[in-house]
Amino acid sequence: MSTESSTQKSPLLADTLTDSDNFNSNFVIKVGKNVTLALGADALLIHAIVDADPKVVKNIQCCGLWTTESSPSQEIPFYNILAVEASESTLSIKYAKLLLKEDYSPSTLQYILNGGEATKVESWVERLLELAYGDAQRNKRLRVLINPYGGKGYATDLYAQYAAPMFEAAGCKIDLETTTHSGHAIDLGENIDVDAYDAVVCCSGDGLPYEVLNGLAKKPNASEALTKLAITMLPCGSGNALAWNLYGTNSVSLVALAIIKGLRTPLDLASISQGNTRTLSFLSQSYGIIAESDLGTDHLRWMGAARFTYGFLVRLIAQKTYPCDVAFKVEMDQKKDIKEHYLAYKNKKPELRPVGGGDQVGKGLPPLKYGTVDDEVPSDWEKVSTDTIGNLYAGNMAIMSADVNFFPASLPGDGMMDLVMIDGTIGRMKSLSMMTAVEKGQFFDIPEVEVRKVSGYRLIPRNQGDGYISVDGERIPFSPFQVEIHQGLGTALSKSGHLYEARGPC
Ligand SMILES: Nc1ncnc2c1ncn2[C@@H]1O[C@H](COP(=O)(O)OP(=O)(O)OP(=O)(O)O)[C@@H](O)[C@H]1O
Repeated sequence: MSTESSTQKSPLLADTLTDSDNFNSNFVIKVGKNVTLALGADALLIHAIVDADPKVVKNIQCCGLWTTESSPSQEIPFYNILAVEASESTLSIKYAKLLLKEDYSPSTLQYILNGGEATKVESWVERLLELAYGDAQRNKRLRVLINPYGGKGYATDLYAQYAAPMFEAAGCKIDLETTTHSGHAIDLGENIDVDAYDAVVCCSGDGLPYEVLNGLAKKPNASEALTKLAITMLPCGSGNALAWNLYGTNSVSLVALAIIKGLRTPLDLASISQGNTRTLSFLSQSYGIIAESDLGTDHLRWMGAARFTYGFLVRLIAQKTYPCDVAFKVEMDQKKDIKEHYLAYKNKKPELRPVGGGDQVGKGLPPLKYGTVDDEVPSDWEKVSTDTIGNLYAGNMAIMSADVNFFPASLPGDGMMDLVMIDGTIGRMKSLSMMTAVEKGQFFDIPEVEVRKVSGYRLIPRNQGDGYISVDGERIPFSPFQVEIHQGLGTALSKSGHLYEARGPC
């Protein structure tokens, strides 16, 4: 029996069938003369004797590709099933078929239905769809935004080749627009009809989702918009952190499949108050060596990804430090407690965001419970004044770019940011070894890595004329700012419904 390479089990229904169900006659139908289709534990089981009746299994052209079902028997993981339809005389099954390493493309199987099975077919089709989609919304309405200049400039082609055929096969409704200028997605977010779509799909890096979120935040009914519309991305930029965290891959077709099967997941968002502005952040804020290595090396773009490493090493060798005053509303500061919190959250059943949002209709952004950066620091915040910080990095997601799981304990909806502080005087060798520890998943436990879970913090740079502060990879002015988390204000489409696709801290 040939086996389609499995991407993932349908998450919430994988355990609803047992092996003994495999041959439960309720889940088996006969099609053509000699094909049986059974619903197994986590896959559609197809058993066919092709030679006996060459017309039973047909080759169908789908989205320009001819599928060839040369093998008489195969298994298709439920996760890969995109659509199933039965007419009076035919049954059609569309699924994501593995082409190359991580590239999938839709393919169709079509069978002739036997009159004798007619009564069974309708409920069999619905059962297969339930197993294929679990709690994921079917036929999502997607507002697709393409940044034609994202990453290396291939977003338009990547979408057309790897994502559009999958969305079409899965019966998603698509409304596509290409951005024409920087800031365009802010306007598109601000003016979107929140009842017309289920998700905004950015074919871009992390810059476009940041703009869309901040456009939605400008709406008078911002909370309603952010709970109704999920924000997600097809990885077409350089960093693509959102895709790594939600789907654990940089493959456009696999992400398209994960969006089709995506579970509506409450996502914490942070308000950044600076001067008299308030912006939303979904990913991270950084001050010190990380912000400088990223934003301060723009003139070295010709180096490609190496510019970050180069910028990092130059500053590391100089042992640069970044004086500042920091204050935090600490929720947890012991690594043991953070690990326990992570495990307890992981083991809980996900609470998915309902389609259509919930009870936020008409509501604007939540008020700032800790005030703005111009208010007094709340009396119960912990204060630290330091001249020697090398890196202050706050994460709302775990993975910052491929292989950089910097915040392993980060959770989408726990109402806390993970804040990491590392002293800049710990020594060059120690700093370098930390870089490799991130890749090996050993970073969290390094004693010199201070980790706190906070629900708010303030940072005031000191004794420097100018410098870099990064919010979601974008530069903001070099002046004091305050961050406050809003639990579950946003919505994402994730694979698990409550976790990032990152190795946890334990
Ligand atoms: N048509 C356009 N012309 C110029 N800039 C655009 C256009 N559309 C979007 N942008 C801008 O491109 C910026 C970067 O977008 P994006 O994150 O998609 O790509 P990227 O190349 O991966 O960037 P990054 O280096 O931030 O990862 C966004 O901030 C957005 O304002």
